[in-house]
Amino acid sequence: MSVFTPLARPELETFLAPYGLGRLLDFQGIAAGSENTNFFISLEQGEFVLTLVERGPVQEMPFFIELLDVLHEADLPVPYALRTTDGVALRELAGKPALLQPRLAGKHIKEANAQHCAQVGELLGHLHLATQANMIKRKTDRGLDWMLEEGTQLLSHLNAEQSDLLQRALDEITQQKTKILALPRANIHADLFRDNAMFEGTHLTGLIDFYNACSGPMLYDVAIALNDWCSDDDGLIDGPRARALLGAYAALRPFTAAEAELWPTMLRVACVRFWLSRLIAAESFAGQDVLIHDPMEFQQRLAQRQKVSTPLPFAL
Ligand SMILES: Nc1ncnc2c1ncn2[C@@H]1O[C@H](COP(=O)(O)OP(=O)(O)OP(=O)(O)O)[C@@H](O)[C@H]1O
Ligand SMILES: N[C@@H](CCO)C(=O)O
Repeated sequence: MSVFTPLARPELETFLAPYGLGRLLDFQGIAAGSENTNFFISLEQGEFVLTLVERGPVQEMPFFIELLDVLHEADLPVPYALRTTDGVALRELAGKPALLQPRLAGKHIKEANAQHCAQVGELLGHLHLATQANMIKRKTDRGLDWMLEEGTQLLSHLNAEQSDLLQRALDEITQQKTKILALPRANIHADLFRDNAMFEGTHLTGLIDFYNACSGPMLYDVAIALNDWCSDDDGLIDGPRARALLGAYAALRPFTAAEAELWPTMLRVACVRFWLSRLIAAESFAGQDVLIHDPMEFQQRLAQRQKVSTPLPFAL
């Protein structure tokens, strides 16, 4: 399970006291998740999630706190950092940046249908619209330059078929980088997979895990989401699910012609991002009790995205 930093009850009680939310009733490490340490926390006044941020520099934390405040104030269903009675949101526990957030209702779904995908597209559209005009700047640490650098280093670890596929995608990123960076931007979630959305029945109740959020091309966020929500077991795009997600999104924010042109490229870029991070995680955490997502899934999707038969509905 991915509890990188275990905690003992006394240190947790000391940490939680300044929130004024009553006594600690129970706490439990969360096995799901692969990047941060999370605990479900039951206090007398409700249910919460404590996150110890394991990746990235501490100076990035005010960005996440501010972004979640903006989205919460825009009435989007997201967690946000609770303040202590002295008004402090960013705390430290066991030497890690620590945030206490409300626990959102619902659970993750494994099998997405068109109805789920439409709600994801709609919520992603709202997220972008809520931040487009007043984007809070944060450069991702897993952007195009990271892909080019890490991808080039990993080529020698791959077999011939894999390295051909990756090299081709890296060449495309090099060629299209300027155009990609010129696409319309906003704050983006950048990791909107099924395990970062909560549903109650068929109703989308929340988005979590904003620790990859940044400022960036909105189309990249759409491609990341579509690659997870709308892929079949062979890595092919499922037409009805993809059209549901794209249609609901475009009804709020119509795509531009430049986005339509770069759509097939963007789907491949979004595959490269997660193929690489999964390969790196698989090497770094091999043999440890940490959740590792299968890198092959994105190799397969990238191979399938060489031909894209679901165009972006920019004329909707
Ligand atoms: N605010 C919340 N409300 C309810 N459940 C939550 C909340 N935050 C986290 N969780 C639970 O904890 C799990 C892990 O959280 P999260 O996805 O943030 O971890 P992570 O290590 O950053 O994961 P990932 O592998 O997606 O990067 C989630 O799958 C969810 O079940
Ligand atoms: N959603 C990512 C893990 C967290 O970034 C993946 O499935 O590889």
